[in-house]
Parts: sequence; structure tokens; C-alpha cells
Amino acid sequence: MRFISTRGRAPSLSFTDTVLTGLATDGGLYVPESLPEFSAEEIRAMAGLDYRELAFRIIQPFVGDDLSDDELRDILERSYRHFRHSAVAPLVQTDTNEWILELFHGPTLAFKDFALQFLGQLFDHLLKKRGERVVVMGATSGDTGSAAIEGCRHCDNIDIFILHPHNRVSEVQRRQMTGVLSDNVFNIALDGSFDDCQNMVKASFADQSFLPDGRRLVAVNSINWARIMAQIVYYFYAAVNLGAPDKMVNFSVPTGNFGDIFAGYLARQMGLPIDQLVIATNANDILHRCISDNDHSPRPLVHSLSPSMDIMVSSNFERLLFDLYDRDGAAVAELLADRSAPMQLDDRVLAKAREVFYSYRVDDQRTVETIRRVFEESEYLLDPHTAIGVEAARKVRKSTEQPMVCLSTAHPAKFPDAVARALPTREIPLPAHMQDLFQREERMKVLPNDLAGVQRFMAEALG
Ligand SMILES: Cc1ncc(COP(=O)(O)O)c(C=O)c1O
Ligand SMILES: N[C@@H](CCOP(=O)(O)O)C(=O)O
Repeated sequence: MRFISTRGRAPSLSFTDTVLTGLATDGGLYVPESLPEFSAEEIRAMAGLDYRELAFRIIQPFVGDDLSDDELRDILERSYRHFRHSAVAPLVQTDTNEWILELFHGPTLAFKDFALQFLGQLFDHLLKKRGERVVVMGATSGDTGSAAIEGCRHCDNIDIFILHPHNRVSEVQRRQMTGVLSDNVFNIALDGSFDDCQNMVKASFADQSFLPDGRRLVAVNSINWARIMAQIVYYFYAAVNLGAPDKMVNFSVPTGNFGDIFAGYLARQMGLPIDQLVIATNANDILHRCISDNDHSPRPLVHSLSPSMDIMVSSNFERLLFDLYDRDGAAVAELLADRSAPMQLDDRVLAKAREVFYSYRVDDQRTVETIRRVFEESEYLLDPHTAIGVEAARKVRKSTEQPMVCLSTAHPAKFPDAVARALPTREIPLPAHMQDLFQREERMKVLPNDLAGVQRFMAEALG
């Protein structure tokens, strides 16, 4: 399979080259030239499959001949062996046809592990094969960073640099990153927002001349196609276990960079019968405003109780626009020429988006109320991001006849302060493998919001 840029002017790439790159040379994001589609019969046959086998069936068509079946199976086996639940992504019922898809049983307690455990194994395999050493550079609002570090720390051919907004991630999230003291891991706490971190990463991919010895950058953020691809799997997994393809299924997704919900959109394009995809936002509601009022105008960032979603520039919205604008790269390039400017979608495009996307905004107060209410109703403890998805689902779902799956993107133990506001007396223990988290020595470099300074630090570290 070949992969093409959403801006239409970069050369197409193989699967391997797409994985080992970041942005396309024209500034766009890579997407597959065409999507594999599964028939109702094929989807029906997925019910009851082990998670790894299902992942193999979904991912193999994208990989094509770049990996043998045995190689891909081995990578998938290694990717999911450190998940603490035998189902990998278990479903828990919390109300009439309301289900929580628990995506936090991986090593760093967030949904990012699904793709980043896989990506780490994939990098290791491909780089060893090529005999190449690369520099991974990523931006995080809290969860991608630790999952990427956990996925890559054992890769001999990788040095990894993660930028996070200084003092804007939870203490658990920060320690999960800065407590890793491996020689190939570098944490940068940037005096800025996640959007600043992400801009720096994108600017560094565009001009990599600051790297020594002809080294090159590889992406771990969801600009990397493999991230999205691995996340498609759990939509199929949940849906077939709830009756698809013979039943329609709906998903509510706490949304920031639009990667997770975009994977759901692709699952639908690949044949999964999904009626509603709910974009659940916190007060940083640019995507909700876009879907509800055609108002995609950036506003100052608000620091919320769901910090991982404190994002104004959602990278993967570009991939959706490419599809909605009939894969017209020039139209996308024109629309996104200035991401800080307000954007309006054509009426036709907005109508197409609204066929499947619904949206809702949940502020901090409502987030806290939802954590409390759901706990009182069902003794189920939500993290603040998941609470936003649950509340949004309850507000916009069309009926309780069809299952509504709320993606639980993080374990509540990552956000004890937010949970304590809802349930002050409730203790949330960290899992056994993280019991010593608060005793671990930390290492990070605090840097001003200045691209040249960050690149200088990286070049010196790579020495
Ligand atoms: C816990 C959590 N929930 C939701 C999101 C939003 O996911 P996405 O950025 O893929 O929209 C993130 C970060 O991205 C996250 O870390
Ligand atoms: N919420 C994310 C932000 C980065 O998103 P990504 O999916 O593009 O890596 C985080 O936790 O870092």
C-alpha cells in the first residue's frame, strides 16, 4: 500500500517509510491511498477473536509486503503482552446500553499505550533491519510522552526527546516521564502550552538541519500514521463484541488532537456500522464549535481539569478535512495555510461531517459532577477525560436502543486532584508497578519557549 500527503504535493511513500517519518515534505500528514474495506461477513467473523489476532486482521492490509505475517504477529504479541487485563480492552456496562471501553490497562495507564507499545516494537524491528539510528521527537500534553518513552526506551537505535508544557501536566504524568533515567531519554519542560510544543515539533520536522551527523527525526505523535492505524483496532473490537455488524454501534470520544476519534471515523469507512461519533471536548472547544456552529476560530487556551485535552490546534482534523474535501490536497493546503486564523467549512462539507459527527462541550464543573454522579449511580470511577466523554454521550445520543461506547482514555489514578474534587474521601491507588513513582529520581530540562534553544539542547545532547 502507498501513503499520500493531505496537501497533495509530497511524494507517496511505502508503509515503512511512512512510519519512519513525520510530516510530509509539503507540510501535510500521510494517509493511505485507499482504505481496506471489510464485508459484513468478515466483520461478523471477528467476534470473539483475541485482541492480537483482530489487530493482525485490521493492520495487515496497511502493511502489505513490508512485513511478513510472522513478523507482524510477533510485533503485535510483544506490543500487548504488558497489558494488565486479559481482554486488553475490556468493556464495562454503566447504564442502559452505555459501555465504558477501558483503554487504560497498558503500562502507562492511558489509551496511548495501544499505539505506542506497537510503534516502539515496530521502530525497533524496522530500524534494526535497516541498521539505522534515529531521533524521536514528540510533544505531549501528558499521556503521549510517557507512553512513547515506555515504548521506545528499550530501542537501541533511538534517542527520544519529549516536550511537555512546564507545570501543565499532572504530577503522576510528569513523574511517569521524568522518572525514566535511561541515557537515550530526554524530557524537556517547555515554558509554554502543548500547542507551542507541537508547533516546535512540526517546525523541527520541516527543517532538520540542526541535527548532528545526518541524523533524522521520526514522529511518535499521531501525525505518525501508525498511531492512528493501531487505534482503529479497538473500535472493531468493541463493536463486534456488542453485536456489529448486525447492530449499529456509537462511540463517544474525549477529543484533543483528533487522532482517537479519527481512528473511529476510519473504522466506519472500513465497514463498521457506526451511527454516531461524539466529539467530546473540554472548555477548549474549537472542534465542538466547528461542528455545531461552523466556528473554527482559535481562542486563548484554558487550563482545565482534563489537561491532556488542553489543545487548540488539532493535528488530525487535517486528515478528516482531506477526506471531506474529496481528497483535494490543494483545497486542504489553502484552508490550513494559517492555523491561527479562523476557518469556515463549505456548507456541503459541514453537512457531510454532521452525518456522523456530533459534539458537546463539558466544562470543569460538569466534569466533576459527572465523576460524582456516575460513581453514585454505579460505583464506577471515571477519570476527568472519560467523564467528558460520558457526559457528552448522555447529552447527544439519539436513543438507548443502540450501544453507546464511551472510550475511557486514562486511569483515574493519573488525575487524583480532579477526582478528589468530586469524591474527596476516595483514595485511588496506583497499580503495583507504579507504587514507587513518587520516590523515583526525576530528570528534565526546563527551557524557554524558543525553538533555537530547544534545538541547541537536542544537538548538544546528541553530541
Ligand atoms: C487521557 C486523554 N484523553 C483524551 C485525549 C484526546 O485524544 P486525541 O488527542 O487523540 O483527540 C488525550 C490526548 O490526546 C488524552 O491523553
Ligand atoms: N493528549 C496528547 C496530546 C498529543 O496527542 P497525540 O495523540 O498527537 O500524540 C498527550 O497526552 O500528549
